[in-house]
Amino acid sequence: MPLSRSGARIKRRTPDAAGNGVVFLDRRLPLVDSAGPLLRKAFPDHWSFLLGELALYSFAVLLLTGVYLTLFFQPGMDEVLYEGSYVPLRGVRVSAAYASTLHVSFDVRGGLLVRQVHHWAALVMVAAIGAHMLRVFFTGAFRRPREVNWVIGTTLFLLTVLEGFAGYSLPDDLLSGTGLRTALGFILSVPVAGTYLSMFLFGGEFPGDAIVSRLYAVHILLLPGALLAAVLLHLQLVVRLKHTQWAGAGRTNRNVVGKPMFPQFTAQSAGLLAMVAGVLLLLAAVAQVNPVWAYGPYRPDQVSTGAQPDWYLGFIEGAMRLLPGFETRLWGHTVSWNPFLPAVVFPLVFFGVLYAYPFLERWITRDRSEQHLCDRPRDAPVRTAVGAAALTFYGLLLLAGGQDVVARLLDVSVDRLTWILRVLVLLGPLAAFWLTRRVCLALQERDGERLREGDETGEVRQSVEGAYREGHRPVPAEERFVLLARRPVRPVPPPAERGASAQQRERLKAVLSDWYYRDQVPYPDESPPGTGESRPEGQEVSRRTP
Ligand code: HEM
Ligand code: HEM
Repeated sequence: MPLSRSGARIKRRTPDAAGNGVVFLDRRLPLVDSAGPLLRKAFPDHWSFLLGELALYSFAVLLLTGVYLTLFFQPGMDEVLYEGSYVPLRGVRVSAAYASTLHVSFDVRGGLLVRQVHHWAALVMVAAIGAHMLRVFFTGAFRRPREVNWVIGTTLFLLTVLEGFAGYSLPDDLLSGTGLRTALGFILSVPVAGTYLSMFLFGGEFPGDAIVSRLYAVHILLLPGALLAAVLLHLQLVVRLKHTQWAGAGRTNRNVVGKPMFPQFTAQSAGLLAMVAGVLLLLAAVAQVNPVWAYGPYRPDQVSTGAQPDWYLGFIEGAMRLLPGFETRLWGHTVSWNPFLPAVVFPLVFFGVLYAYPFLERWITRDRSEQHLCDRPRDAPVRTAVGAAALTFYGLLLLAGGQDVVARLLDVSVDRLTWILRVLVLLGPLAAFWLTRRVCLALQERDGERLREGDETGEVRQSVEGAYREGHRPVPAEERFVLLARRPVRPVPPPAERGASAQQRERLKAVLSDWYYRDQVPYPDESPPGTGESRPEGQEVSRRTP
């Protein structure tokens, strides 16, 4: 051991194994420095911000289980004699795709479990996307500068639904074949191009022998690739634009306060991943999904009762069941309005409105400023009411998608239930709009009252004159800040004197903006929230660049 000048022994510090490992890695993979700012990024802490991650982790599970399924699944439609262990179907001629799905389910170790995890993960992923989208919508997190990320999100939604439909069609069982037959009806209903399009997609007359292998390529290559690229872009934008946050003391439009990405947020997020995987495994182990052996192989001349698509396509099915069937002859072509309107036009309009919504709202409100604070839904009553109306419409269509099952459960005739649902689908959204707007205004009224008079203490005092008075205490400062964080109303002013058409457009904008903004109960002392910043313990603060 070396000695110091004074003769004392010097003990050298030997770097520990982990430190050595980091240095070794950093020399060869110099990403640690550039990852530094990312690792310190603040991620606001709120349960509703976990919904996007729920979608992300279901997607990760789908990728993993999907790869396992590709090891055994065969996408061919050529006929084979089924010889596997599922006795009731032994000796039956089925397609190679169907036989391999039975093989995965009954003869591959863990195959049925993985297939069920895959299917459950698909159902959960679409539900998580829906909930995440609603969170973004109701909090106004799509406003500037996140409009493009909303557009990418809507694309993710569309791609996932298509991916789910392609997967559902792969096993070539009676249910998936019926789904394909229904899709054929949609395609054929497209005027002029429908027949050519169907011939092109199915490679000839339905069902042909090409569709499963084509959908297989789409399902395991094209769509997952597109999804993966879009998810990465989506997340990159979340990081670059920084996350929105709920207003609070120290949390303003100019900063973002939250857990640092590493280690706190990473640990929390890894926990969520483990929970998602665990719950999906549990579901797959105890709850049967898509028992294709019970449905039997697809035969074009058969269909079973109670056949349903996966839940996320139920609203299109519902729209078809509610619209009466009628046709028109136009220029020598027959236009079959059902399914053309509910299954082709309606989804196009639905996604068109979704894509356009941030720009539509911006056009109406003329709000060009950057918004990084989440709106409380009550503070944007018209937006919240529009969302509630859309949800009611969607929910009723979904219910209509299973109207035969509901009719059996409630013991009413399918015809009567269809008529009731037709009326509800028209009136329900209007009622939901009206009710939600009233509830938002009532909640604003209550907030205003709290700000003016404070919270009730529950004590009643009698003055010397004999009058009774309720006791009140001021709203706590933190809550006061949250209540006052809403944006001040700025309706578009009426048009200035200009050309007739320009003036008409301006007037329309002014009317719409007044309609959008009118619903704000004034609060006392409504001034923009202060920008005083504090840094709560264990939290990271990132400043937003203007
Ligand atoms: C968002 C992503 C995905 C969704 C929503 C999805 C959805 C589905 C659904 C609903 C099924 C029918 C399952 C069943 O038979 O019950 C399926 C089957 C299948 N998926 Fe996916 N999937 C996705 C990604 C993937 C990926 C990335 C792969 C492969 C790399 C894959 C490979 C397969 C295979 C091979 C089957 C047929 C196996 C079978 O049905 O037994 N999937 N998928
Ligand atoms: C595969 C589907 C999707 C995945 C994996 C995904 C993932 C995420 C994640 C992890 C976040 C950050 C955490 C959070 O706010 O929840 C996020 C934020 C965001 N997502 Fe998605 N998302 C998906 C679909 C969508 C859809 C359908 C939309 C809207 C139509 C959307 C719009 C947004 C927006 C605007 C943000 C930023 C929100 C903010 O800063 O507050 N995403 N997404």
